[in-house]
Formats: sequence, structure tokens, C-alpha cells
Amino acid sequence: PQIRKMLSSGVCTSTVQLPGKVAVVTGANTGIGKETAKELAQRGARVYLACRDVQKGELVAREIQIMTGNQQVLVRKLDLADTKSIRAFAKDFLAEEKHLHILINNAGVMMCPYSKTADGFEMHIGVNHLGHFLLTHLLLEKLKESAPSRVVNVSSLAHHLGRIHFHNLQGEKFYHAGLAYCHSKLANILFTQELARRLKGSGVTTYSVHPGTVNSELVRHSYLMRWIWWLFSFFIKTPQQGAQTSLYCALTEGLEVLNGNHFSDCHVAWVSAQARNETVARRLWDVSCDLLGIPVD
Ligand SMILES: NC(=O)C1=CN([C@@H]2O[C@H](COP(=O)(O)OP(=O)(O)OC[C@H]3O[C@@H](n4cnc5c(N)ncnc54)[C@H](OP(=O)(O)O)[C@@H]3O)[C@@H](O)[C@H]2O)C=CC1
Ligand SMILES: CC1=C(/C=C/C(C)=C/C=C/C(C)=C/C=O)C(C)(C)CCC1
Repeated sequence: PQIRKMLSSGVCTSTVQLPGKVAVVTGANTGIGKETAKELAQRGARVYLACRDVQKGELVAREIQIMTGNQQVLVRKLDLADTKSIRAFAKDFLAEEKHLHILINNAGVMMCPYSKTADGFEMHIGVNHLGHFLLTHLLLEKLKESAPSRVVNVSSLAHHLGRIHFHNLQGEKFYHAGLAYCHSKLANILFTQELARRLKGSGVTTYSVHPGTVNSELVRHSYLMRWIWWLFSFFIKTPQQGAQTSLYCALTEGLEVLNGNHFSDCHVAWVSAQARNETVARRLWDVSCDLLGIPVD
């Protein structure tokens, strides 16, 4: 019980309610994203489940509607491995909604065999970083118009093993599925910090999060990780516990002063040296814009 308690700490104690607020959660059909979306709906927000599999999303939306009594749980198609899908999602969302108060960039893939997105990006950096980078860019004006608003980027402790190899961003020179994940999670933190710098004074704040070690489908691509997760399933966090730090960053009043910080177990957490490197963050921003055809400012 002590080990379990240690690995499962961090509870979002905010009592903030969200009537009239609009939230988007990526990868909300399962795991941490589903629990995050459920809690936002429970608090009265209109919640968009941005999922690549709309059928799976609809089942979850129905479940959340029944559990929370909130009918404003909507599913929209979003495949982060395809910039056309990201642009279509954003276009429809911007046409449909007046506001966006909370964007949770939660979706992620881990340790998938070498593969590329529709636009030719390596899958981890493509989905986990570039996909969310483009989505945030497309929704940024709406977030600014809706200020105070927040962007939460779900990263990982695994970023400590990550490095941004600009000469091998797409893993073409060498590739290791585990490290590719770590690199993409480092990119999430660098993106958060650079975004925070650029958004100063706009009323939009951003945070990165390590959710803990969570019993979810993230390990689906690795037999070894599935086995470790199964072995330790009693000790690791449930998805509901894993959602707490994302919720903390999305909801806690007065968190604006910690704009750009990284959180774990609902506390500010230490990040690796490269994750604090402003030059790398700025260069990653510029390279990401370049890859996505966004004008560099
Ligand atoms: N579980 C853990 O221990 C940890 C998790 N994290 C992070 O937490 C986040 C959530 O992961 P978790 O809930 O654990 O994992 P899950 O695998 O349970 O959920 C991941 C979600 O991302 C979605 N997704 C994957 N690829 C795409 C894509 N191309 N387009 C849109 N959505 C996509 C999945 O959709 P589908 O169901 O259709 O595949 C799913 O909804 C991730 O960013 C992960 O890196 C960080 C540290 C530890
Ligand atoms: C050895 C060991 C563990 C393994 C932890 C691992 C392997 C964590 C990996 C985290 C990842 C991949 C995060 C994703 O972003 C547990 C389960 C904590 C239980 C205690 C002993």
C-alpha cells in the first residue's frame, strides 16, 4: 500500500466549475485523455473529444454523457498523423465555436515500429510533437480571444532520456523506438516553454505535464512494456489518477504565474538540462514551423 500510495500521489483539489467553458482533449477515447475529458464534462464544460477513431469516440462520449449528465460532449475526427486532418478539425472547430478555454494536447504514441505520418514525419515526433504544434498554432487566435485560457501539453518523465537531434529529427539516420518516444516528449516540454515565452501578456498560459506511470493502452506496441505494466498493474496509477496533473494545470486558480512550467503529481517538477535550453527551444520552434509550412516569425 505504501508503494502504491507513493506512485499514485497528486490529486487535483480545485473546485472550479466550468459552465459556459469550452475544452478540447486530444486522444480522449481512452486512457488519461478519457478521464480528463470526463472530469471536464463533470464540471459543466462543453468538451470536444478529438479522436482519430470517431466510432470509439462516440461510445466514450455516450458513456461520459450518461455518467455526468452533461450532453455537451462532442466527438470530432482528428488524426494527428495527418496535417490535412488537423487542418480540417481546426477549420470546422473555428467555424462552429466562439470560444476555446482549455486545450489538452494529450494524445500520444509510444515505441511504435519505425513508420511515418501522412506527411512523412517519423511517427513519434510527428504525432506527439508536430501534430500538437500545428493544432495549437491553428487554435491560438481562438484561445487568445477566449483568455484567460490554457494549453496543457502531456509530456513525460521519459523526456530525461530525450535529445533533439536536429540532423536526425525524422530518425532516418538511426532509430530506436524507445528513444524516439523520449525525444518527442522532450519536444513537448521545449514547445511548452517557447509557447509560454511567446504568449506572455496574452492571457493564454501553458504547462507541460508528467502524468505518472499509468495503466493505459500506451504500452500497446511493446511486448516488454505490456508485461512490465501487467506485472506492476496494482502499483501504477489508474487513468483517473493519471489525469489529475492535467486537470490541475487546466483548472487551478492562480497558476498563471507558473506559465511554462512542468508539473508532476500536481507540483512543479524538475526537467532535464536540454529541456531548459532556450536556444534549442527556439530552434525547435523554427524547424517545426518550417516542416509544417507555418511562416516563421
Ligand atoms: N501511460 C503512461 O504511463 C504515461 C503516459 N504519458 C502520456 O500520456 C498521454 C496519454 O497516454 P495514455 O492515456 O497513457 O495512452 P493511451 O494509449 O491509452 O491513449 C493515447 C491516445 O492517443 C490517441 N492517439 C494516438 N495516435 C493518434 C493520432 N495519430 N491521432 C489522434 N490520436 C491519437 C489514441 O487513440 P487510439 O485509441 O485511436 O489509438 C488514444 O486515444 C500520452 O501523451 C503519453 O505520452 C506520459 C507518461 C506516462
Ligand atoms: C521498474 C519499475 C517500474 C517501471 C517503470 C517504468 C518502466 C516506467 C516507464 C514510464 C514510461 C514509459 C512513461 C511514459 O511516458 C514501475 C512500474 C514504476 C514499478 C516499480 C518498478
